[in-house]
Amino acid sequence: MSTSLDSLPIIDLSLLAGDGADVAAFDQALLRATHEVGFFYLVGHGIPEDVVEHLFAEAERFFALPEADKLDVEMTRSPHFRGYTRTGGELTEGRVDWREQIDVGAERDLVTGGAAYNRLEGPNLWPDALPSLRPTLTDWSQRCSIIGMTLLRAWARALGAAEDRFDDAFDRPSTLIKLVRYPGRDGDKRQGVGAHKDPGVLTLLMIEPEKAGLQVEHGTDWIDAPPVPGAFVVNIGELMEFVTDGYLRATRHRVLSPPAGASRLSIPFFFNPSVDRAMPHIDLPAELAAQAPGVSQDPDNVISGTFGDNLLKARLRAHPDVAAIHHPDLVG
Ligand SMILES: O=C(O)CCC(=O)C(=O)O
Ligand SMILES: [Fe+2]
Repeated sequence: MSTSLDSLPIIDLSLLAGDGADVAAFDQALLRATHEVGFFYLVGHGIPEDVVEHLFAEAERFFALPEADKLDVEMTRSPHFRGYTRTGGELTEGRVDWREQIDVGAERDLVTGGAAYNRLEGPNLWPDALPSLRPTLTDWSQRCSIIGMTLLRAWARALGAAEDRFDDAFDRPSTLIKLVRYPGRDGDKRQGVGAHKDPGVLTLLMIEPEKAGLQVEHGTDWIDAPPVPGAFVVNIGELMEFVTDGYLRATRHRVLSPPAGASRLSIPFFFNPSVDRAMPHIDLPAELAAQAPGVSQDPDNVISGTFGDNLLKARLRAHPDVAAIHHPDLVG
């Protein structure tokens, strides 16, 4: 499992349009990559190049807006953790991340009362100065959701479950897109984003062409994961590890800041269940169960099955300013 590896595996989604043998080959490659590494490149996903180019152009336009326009949609105005975070405004492992970003989640009505995680539901903050952002990100979210569901069905098959095993949990998915910009490093500070596991189920990441910086933990090494043209970098989060007793791995990753004066854009899409749902547990076939280490619970980062609980924990920790303004009762 911890044999050395120079780069992430590459998996071709278009195999799923082939015959039974192609589908089986895809499912096995997916299972192996996420058991051994937790990360892979996904090619053959069918999203046209010009759609991706348009998305990055939109991200560039957003970050180039006057600061006042970005601060109009600052996350501190949103109890639902939506909107803009300025560089240095976010923490990972208690240390400052050197990146600016806007978070856009599933557009929902407010829910008053009930479980604390209901506070994650609500409207996004859309910048008046860039009206094209909303249709662009809505389209991207729909495209990524289709790929996400396709991958979840393949995991279910490969893990020996019915292929619709995860469908119900995703009837009202919690999607989240981040547009992220990493400025060049400031002195000897290099934490673009600190080492972390994603708190949810599945992440589909697009990286600006030719921009290195992402690193993925493997055994005692950090593997560089530069962008492969047109490919997503895909990884699973803590909840997928949780429901497979650790057979599938949520892997720590980090981003090193680009050189001084340079910058790097990235666009992660997080695909997760409804806030009130848990991912169903998978009863692994015996030969897979024998290789499942169980879930190691970190006392500083306890994994709970219900998605909203897991996400709220991560959000309160990453955005202490939003927590202090809108959720003082939750952070004491
Ligand atoms: O920017 C990247 O390449 C990765 C970002 C990431 O890991 C995250 O936002 O969870
Ligand atoms: Fe991440």
